[in-house]
Amino acid sequence: MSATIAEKVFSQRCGRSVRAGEVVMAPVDAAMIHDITGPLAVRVFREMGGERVFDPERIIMLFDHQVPADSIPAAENHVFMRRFADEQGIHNYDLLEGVCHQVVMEKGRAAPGEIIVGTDSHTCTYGAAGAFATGIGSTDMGFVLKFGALYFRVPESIRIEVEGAFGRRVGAKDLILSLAGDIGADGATYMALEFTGDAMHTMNMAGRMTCANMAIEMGAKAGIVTPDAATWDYVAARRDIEPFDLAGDPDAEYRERRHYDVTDLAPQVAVPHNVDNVVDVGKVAGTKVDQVFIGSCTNGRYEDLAEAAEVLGNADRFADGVRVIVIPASRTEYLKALRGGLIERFVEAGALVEAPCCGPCMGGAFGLLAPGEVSLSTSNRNFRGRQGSAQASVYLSSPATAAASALYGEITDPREV
Ligand SMILES: CC(C)[C@H](C(=O)O)[C@@H](O)C(=O)O
Ligand code: SF4
Repeated sequence: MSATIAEKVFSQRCGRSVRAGEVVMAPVDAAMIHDITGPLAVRVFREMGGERVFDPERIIMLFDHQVPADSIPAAENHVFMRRFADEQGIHNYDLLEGVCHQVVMEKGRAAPGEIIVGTDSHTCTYGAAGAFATGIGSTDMGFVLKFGALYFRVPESIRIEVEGAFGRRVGAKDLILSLAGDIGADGATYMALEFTGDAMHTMNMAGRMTCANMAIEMGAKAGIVTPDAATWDYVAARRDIEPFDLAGDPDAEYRERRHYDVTDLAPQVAVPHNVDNVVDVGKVAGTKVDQVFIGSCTNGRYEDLAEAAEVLGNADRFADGVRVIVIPASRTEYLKALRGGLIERFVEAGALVEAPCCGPCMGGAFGLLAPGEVSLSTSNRNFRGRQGSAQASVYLSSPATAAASALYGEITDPREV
């Protein structure tokens, strides 16, 4: 029977044919908990009478939102989670590896056809590896830690076919911002986005992670990129696995089918104060910026930093008066950037390069904005107060647009640099 990827994943994991709309109890292949939402999940696990977690090998623990501990409560959370990891035999990446969604992918903890949950809304990022990955609440995670399974309503899917070739200094972030503007912040609520088409299959894994990461910004439960050779190469380089076919059937029942051609796509910018308030960069060019943040689970990979460095070119310095914060998404990506000379390049140009963490992304640690200030950020959310003062403004863009804007101190089309 024809089926979407989401229906195929749940049918395989439940051992019977299931359709969108059915509520099923499905096994969980991996569960991610981090420093902010993990402690409550552990407490719920204990309240449920949990003594031993379902499988310590399938639990991924790390700290990334408030690291190094930026308050005594944050430090207490870290101690609490370390003790739980020791007690349960869970491998804890601690604060050494970086942002959860980058670490899960680069450590090979996500693979096609798996069901992965995490106590973070951007867990959908692992859809780039062909997994059905979704964020859940800490209470549900307490149940998962104990039972290794969870109730899901199998989501309907929106099939998104993307074709064409990106223009110069236009890429995955511009595509996903364009989709957010098109579909709307609640246009895919509780659905799965299923990405396919030539432009997706010529996109590198970094770009696919950027797209999957922001599925939640349209309300989607998951954002799955149809696995192909690039997917299997990426996963097989990180774990033993045998490839298999996993794709939505063209005649499966989709809630919607959308078709995009990126050939003439301009760099996109999400304008305060909503992620779906998206315009071509030309509409906001010239807007003065006080801070530019290049990083986050959306755009903190080596490829993202390289995209920014390419725009920076041989320029001596970023514009006076602009604070540029660059944060590689993980230790691995940091080392790649270091060895590739990118870190030195950013520091020479006047950037603050920080250790891998979430940083200014959610205004939880450092790099906060004062009232009236303007930030251009390569992250994924820009609601009021997201990066500090509720009277500050956050624009979202690609690394290329961020770098161009940091050079001129105002939002700038990277194609004009
Ligand atoms: C802190 C965490 C619960 C939150 C999320 O789930 O998305 C954060 O990562 C964010 O980006 O706002
Ligand atoms: S980098 Fe930002 S979006 Fe990603 S997990 Fe951290 S706070 Fe959330």
